[in-house]
Amino acid sequence: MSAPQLVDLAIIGSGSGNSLPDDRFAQTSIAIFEESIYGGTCLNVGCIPTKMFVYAADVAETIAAAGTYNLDAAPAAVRWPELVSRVFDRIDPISVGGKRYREQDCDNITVYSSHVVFDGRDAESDRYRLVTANGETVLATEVVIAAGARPQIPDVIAESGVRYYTNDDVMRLPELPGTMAILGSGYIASEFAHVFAGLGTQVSIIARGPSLLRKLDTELSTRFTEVVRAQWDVRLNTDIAAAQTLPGGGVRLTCRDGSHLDVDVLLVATGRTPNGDRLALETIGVDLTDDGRVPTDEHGRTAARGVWALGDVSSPYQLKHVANQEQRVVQANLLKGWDSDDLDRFAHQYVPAAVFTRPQVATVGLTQEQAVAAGYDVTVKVQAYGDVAYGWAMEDSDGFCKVIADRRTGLLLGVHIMGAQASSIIQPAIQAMSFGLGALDMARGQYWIHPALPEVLENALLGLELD
Ligand SMILES: Cc1cc2nc3c(=O)[nH]c(=O)nc-3n(C[C@H](O)[C@H](O)[C@H](O)COP(=O)(O)OP(=O)(O)OC[C@H]3O[C@@H](n4cnc5c(N)ncnc54)[C@H](O)[C@@H]3O)c2cc1C
Ligand SMILES: NC(=O)c1ccc[n+]([C@@H]2O[C@H](COP(=O)([O-])OP(=O)(O)OC[C@H]3O[C@@H](n4cnc5c(N)ncnc54)[C@H](O)[C@@H]3O)[C@@H](O)[C@H]2O)c1
Repeated sequence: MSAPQLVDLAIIGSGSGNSLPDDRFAQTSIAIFEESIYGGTCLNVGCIPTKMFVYAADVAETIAAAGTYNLDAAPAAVRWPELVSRVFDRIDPISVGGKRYREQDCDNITVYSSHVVFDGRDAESDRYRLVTANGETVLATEVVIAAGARPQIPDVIAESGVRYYTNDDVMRLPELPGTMAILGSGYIASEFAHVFAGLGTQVSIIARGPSLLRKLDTELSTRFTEVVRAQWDVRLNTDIAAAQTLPGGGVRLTCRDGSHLDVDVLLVATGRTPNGDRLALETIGVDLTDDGRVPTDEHGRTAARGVWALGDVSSPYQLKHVANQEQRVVQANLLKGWDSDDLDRFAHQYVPAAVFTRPQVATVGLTQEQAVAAGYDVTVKVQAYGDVAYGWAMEDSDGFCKVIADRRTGLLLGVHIMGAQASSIIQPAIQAMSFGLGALDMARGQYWIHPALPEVLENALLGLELD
């Protein structure tokens, strides 16, 4: 067995973790551990490839809607294998190149392509002991846990033995399935339902609860569910009792009410479990939160001195823009030192999110229910896309922009948008909330390009009843 490698810094996870070492760390000896594809979730199996498929589905659905605009167009014929190749021929080399860069061009960095766990502290050097699945040992003065999260599979599926897919492999299916069941009703389920339905698969989405995207504002969740019912087979309040493999290779799902659903492909999208439970953190005295995260303070410090954490493994937000911000904070704080009285902070106050489905959804701040529960004197305006000029041009009848403000201060509390370009239209509201700009100043203190779609946000702001 080779002697342990001594490093200043160990990084567990090559997603956001890979962005930590920059020129300022050139004199720092670093070990990066990655058990799977180099570059992490967002690049390889998350944000980036999904949006490339989402865009293709958007185009297909736009073509399918051509008749609305008095245009005759044949439905898109989908060349699935070429679509898959186009996406991954672009992404895979980035992963390979990123790893090669760290291995060959960074003299101070060693990449370990293996699972790693903590094994307490080394008594002699007083460093953290990290042991890979291959039996190598690294002794590190400081450690950053950036180990992300993994798909959570309900027991009824995991124990059934059926072939199921997750975001890890569904984008590499050899052919576009004729039918697909999606278990779950959150972000991933809604995005993949759009992707596959838009490209021609008959999609059934199975939700335990009474609506999709239930963690969002209730009005948004309800209206979204109503709209997508027209395009997907949405089964609400449905629990799966059993799953079995069909003779032809598909999957039969049996619901608790006794009904069956037979499909070619089963996609599981029922949440993601933070990977902290696979790091033997008990050996360094770190307990997980009740929801499985590695707890940190607002500077990214865990309970173990010199051990930091960021991103999906520790954050209450499983979002890449949050992981990126936390990565920048931990990066700055590593340079400042654990005991600095000037440490950077995580920014968790106005965290926006978008669901790239159809219709698109974007949200920031409090839901109406949260704002009322928090005791604010709430004023709310819901503005339809169809009431602004560009919405007319689009013949939009579903989209809306909901703004929630504090009647007394005029500050925005939450903004929730469903409709075309929602993820872009919401950005000025994120800016206003982040910089404390009041709703009326925001509406009247700047030009809004006429007749662009953001007029829906402008009009919503002007409709608020403020003191
Ligand atoms: C399908 C999908 C779509 C998404 N779309 C969006 C989106 O549009 N916008 C958005 O903001 N967010 C999106 N997200 C969320 C986003 O991808 C994550 O929030 C982000 O990638 C988390 O980054 P991270 O660095 O914390 O973890 P990751 O990128 O997951 O990196 C963690 C790495 O650690 C490795 N690892 C874990 N444990 C060990 C160990 N013990 N030893 C060695 N290596 C280990 C893992 O293999 C992994 O590569 C999406 C997620 C999914 C699944
Ligand atoms: N556009 C984006 O920003 C984007 C896209 C995809 C994923 N993500 C991130 O990844 C995270 C994980 O995505 P997700 O969709 O897996 O999680 P999610 O938390 O959004 O949704 C999970 C859904 O599965 C349901 N569920 C849980 N257990 C179940 C069970 N046993 N049977 C049936 N349903 C069950 C839940 O009720 C919930 O509706 C998201 O929360 C989000 O933070 C972000």
